Amino acid sequence: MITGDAYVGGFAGHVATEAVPGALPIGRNSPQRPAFGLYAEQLSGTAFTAPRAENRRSWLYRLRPSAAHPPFRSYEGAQLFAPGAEQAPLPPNRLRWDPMPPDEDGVDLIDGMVTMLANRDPASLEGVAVHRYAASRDMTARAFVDADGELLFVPQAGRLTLLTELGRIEVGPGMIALVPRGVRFRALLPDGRAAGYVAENHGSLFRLPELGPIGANGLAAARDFETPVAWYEDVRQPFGLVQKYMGTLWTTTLDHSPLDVVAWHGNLAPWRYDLARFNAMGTVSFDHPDPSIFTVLTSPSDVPGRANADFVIFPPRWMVAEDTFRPPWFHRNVMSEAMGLIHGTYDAKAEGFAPGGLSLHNLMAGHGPDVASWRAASEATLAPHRLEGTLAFMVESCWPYRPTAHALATAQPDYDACWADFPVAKLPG
Ligand SMILES: O=C(O)Cc1cc(O)ccc1O
Ligand SMILES: [Fe+2]
Repeated sequence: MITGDAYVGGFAGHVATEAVPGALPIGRNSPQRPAFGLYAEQLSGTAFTAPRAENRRSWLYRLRPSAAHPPFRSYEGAQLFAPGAEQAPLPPNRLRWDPMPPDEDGVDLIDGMVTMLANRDPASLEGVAVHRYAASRDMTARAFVDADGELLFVPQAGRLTLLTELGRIEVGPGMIALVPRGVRFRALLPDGRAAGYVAENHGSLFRLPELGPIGANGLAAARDFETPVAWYEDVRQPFGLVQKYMGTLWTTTLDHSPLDVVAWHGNLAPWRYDLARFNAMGTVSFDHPDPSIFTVLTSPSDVPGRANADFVIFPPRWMVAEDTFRPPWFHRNVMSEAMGLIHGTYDAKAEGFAPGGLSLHNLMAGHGPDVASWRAASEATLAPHRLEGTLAFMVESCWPYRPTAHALATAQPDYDACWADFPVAKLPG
């Protein structure tokens, strides 16, 4: 178990940390001879010239330069991870998936990854992909690196220990963790198995949303994000490195672990966040607010107010709205919605949306409560009511998602049926 003082609080703040005293240069980034013969390396998260408020980079002091590696060759494992773009016409259908079956093959996190939804081309530096994973083996002598985007982990069952170049993170269901683009890591499974979701953000970096009239406080607080302190391993044995690069997987073999960063400083770093810390806002009068009120993180697009990706949660909370249909309303959205369920029941879907499941409501797809949820909420006595034991999330994107061939082949056959059989409204006369 990784404990308290292994993390520093704050979101995208400047951190300076060394696993060995004296490893971090003082007052400069790239001294002629870094301490102990370490190698200085800059890792950029934004263009060098990005405005200061946007600019993200860290300086890493490592046992060997990360440039020291043989060529990458095509990776033949993880057949369902990054399978390439689906070219067929995109059906306008609503789709839903059961949870992944538990892993029976003893695969690690990388070989246990299954890409479900993707939009845009990673080379366009925008869009988001949604993957799921089910794994039951530690990554021992291999690491992974994603050149296509930052990875937002949303565990659904079982903890993950993410051993990253910049430190160690432990995360479990109810928490999220982010590994920046280009940061190498390997994952251990302290509970023996793990399943969950990953949102891979090709676009502008996730950040906290504007709060507007909410004020200076509320939703996710910067201080609750936890960045690990420096940690390294000096492993001198063959070590696989799998890379996701422009939508496909590549591999090479190093003669050492690439997790050899002894000290680092900067504002580009992995972090974890406990979703229980999210300060949910809601109506205290009437009507169901737009789900943007639950935005944890946003990746803006080039169009103001239109997110490349919003990560939104539906946490336990009080429902007090008067004369209101309290669950999500019927709607057609110009944005595209991918949803997952971490635990409990989602208040718009009485049946068929299980923890570990996934649903897709793309641009303009009519959706909302299923018949059972609609009937129950229409007839309910509206006393203050606490939604308890539930945690759903949405990755909402301005780009319609393309399900992968695997996703199309494994969708529930009868999702539309949950919106059949609504009684027709009866007009007077
Ligand atoms: O479709 C969904 O269930 C997600 C959602 C939730 C909500 O409270 C309002 C709008 C919305 O799209
Ligand atoms: Fe929706």
